[in-house]
Amino acid sequence: MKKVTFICDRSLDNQLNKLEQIADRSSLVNHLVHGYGLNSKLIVLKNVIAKDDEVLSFHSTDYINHLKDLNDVKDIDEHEDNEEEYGLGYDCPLIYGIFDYVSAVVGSSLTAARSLIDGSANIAINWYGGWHHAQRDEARGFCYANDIVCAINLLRQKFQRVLYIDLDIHHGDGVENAFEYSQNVLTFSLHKYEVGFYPGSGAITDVGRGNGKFYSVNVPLKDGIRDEAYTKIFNRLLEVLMQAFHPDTLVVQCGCDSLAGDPLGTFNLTLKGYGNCVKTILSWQKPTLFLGGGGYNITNAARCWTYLTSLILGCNIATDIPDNHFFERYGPGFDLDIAEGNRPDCNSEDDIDNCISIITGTQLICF
Ligand SMILES: CN(c1ccc(C(=O)NO)cc1)S(=O)(=O)c1ccc(-c2ccccn2)s1
Ligand SMILES: [Zn+2]
Repeated sequence: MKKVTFICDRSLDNQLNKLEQIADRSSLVNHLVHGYGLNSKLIVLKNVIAKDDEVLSFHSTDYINHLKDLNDVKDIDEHEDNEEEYGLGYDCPLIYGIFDYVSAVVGSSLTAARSLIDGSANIAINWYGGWHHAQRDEARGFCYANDIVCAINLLRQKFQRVLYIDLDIHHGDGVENAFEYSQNVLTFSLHKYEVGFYPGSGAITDVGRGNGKFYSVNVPLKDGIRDEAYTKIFNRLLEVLMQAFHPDTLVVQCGCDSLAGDPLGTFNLTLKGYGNCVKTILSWQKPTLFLGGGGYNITNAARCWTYLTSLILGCNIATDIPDNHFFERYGPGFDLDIAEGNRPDCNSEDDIDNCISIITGTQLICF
């Protein structure tokens, strides 16, 4: 019997609404999940705010104390510190109640992870989490704290080896950097890798350092990749990684800015592409934590994460969007599916095959 926990909490919705790029996103996800009746098959959990020491399992005391100092500051000009300090600036502007926000978002992924540790679930879902760019002492790329690293640190109290998978179009640099020297956490990121595209890291030659050499796996991709090629490279590499690394648990960042038509993305994936990856992950039947991340077409993010929730539950859901609080936002088609874009695929078959052979031929024989 599959036991699936799901974080759903109105106070978290309010916290995430502080980010202008994703306002209302978590509310749309939760209402669509509810509209399909999936909540009755989930173990729905309220959030538990992270304790300071849990956030400090990764972030520096200086950074967290800075966020505490700013918690009641409405406008950075009121504060003597330079806004640019600790990464609080253009893509991570000061938000009111910033420490409360960080404690809530980190808490959401820890609450989900705890259900895997105590055995009350074998799958945990937290679409509020997945903030993969935050560094130890710096906010980056809309990410103010790295809930993923904190959750992996907590999971390592029970699970020896953790495989981290990142499906977001942006390289999961914050998580990779945190475990760059570790053999116990293998990071596997598929992302766009092109000059000028954020964050600019994640080359195929980026394999980790020291004891962690070969435990960072990066799949650099170009614009326009479609479901079939993405599924091929994902399935081929995951098979080899699972056989070589034998993880005890999996953590999956499902940032859906790899979907066709995302305002900040340039890939051509549909729900089928994400679904193929999640089905392959589920087939290994390991305790797994699924997290959110990017995704700036708000209704498509709700479509994608609701669809993935249904896959995880093993439920078939209708392609007609059901009645829900935000129904009118899904017009004019009111369809669950997302159309494949017409952006040309710049990834040749040779590009894909070369990626696979380089990674399997040089990197994965070294475990
Ligand atoms: C910092 N950037 C990121 C960082 C992270 C992401 C992300 O989704 N990571 O997973 C996306 C863009 S960026 O340089 O591309 C942008 C900065 C600000 C952007 C923006 C775009 C539209 C509206 C408001 N802000 S994009
Ligand atoms: Zn992203």
